Amino acid sequence: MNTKISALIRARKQAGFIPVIPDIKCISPKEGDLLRGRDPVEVAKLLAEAGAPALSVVTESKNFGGSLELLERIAALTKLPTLRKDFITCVDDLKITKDCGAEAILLICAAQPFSLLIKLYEEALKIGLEPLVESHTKEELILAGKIGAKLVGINNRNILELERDDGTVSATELLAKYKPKDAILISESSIQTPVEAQAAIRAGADAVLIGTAIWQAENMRECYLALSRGMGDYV
Ligand SMILES: O=C(O)c1ccccc1NCC(=O)[C@H](O)[C@H](O)COP(=O)(O)O
Repeated sequence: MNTKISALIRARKQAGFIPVIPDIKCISPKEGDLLRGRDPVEVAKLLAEAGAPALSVVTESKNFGGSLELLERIAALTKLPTLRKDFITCVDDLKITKDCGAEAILLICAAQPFSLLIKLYEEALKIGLEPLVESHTKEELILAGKIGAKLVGINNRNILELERDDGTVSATELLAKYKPKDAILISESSIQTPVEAQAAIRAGADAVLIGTAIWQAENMRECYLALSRGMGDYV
């Protein structure tokens, strides 16, 4: 599957939906166990069928309970592109990601020096991985623009605090205007309700990436659909 996440986000938007990328995350450092006995691969399947344009899979194990095996299993079951979310620090990580069947990789502006970020960005493109360049400040968004990033994230929480902070969608509202020109913008983390998803889109995001709210919903499919429509009871 070679379709880029950015193209699928555009298509979902044109179809009149808020593009919601579900985050397959086993543990939240803030909320604890999210699986509660469920199989994350089955959940990924359910959310793909509900209309997700792509699937995000957290592979970091120590704090988020993820694994490369999980990424591999999800990439094998779906035709959708999968995004690997982890702390990527070397070129070998990119090759491993590609070998797992992922199409996209998260690169965090704050996680390494600029020179390494550029190297990872260019190497990712070279081996056919779509890089999502993640920022949390105005300066990092400007950095993403300097790299030439076409797919950019604003993490509403601080990933360097392992997302234990009380970030809100107001980070996207504050920062979206600094996104690189023509880039597709994804608002990530701390989005709980259809109203907040809508607020992120109104602020200039093209898509939202949501984990906890979907995992904690009584009915994951209904929650996903309500977020995609920007309306519903999941408040
Ligand atoms: O986003 C990162 O930089 C990251 C890096 C390594 C491991 C996990 C990482 N983020 C976790 C997430 O992406 C969040 O789970 C995601 O944004 C969803 O957030 P929420 O809806 O608040 O669960």
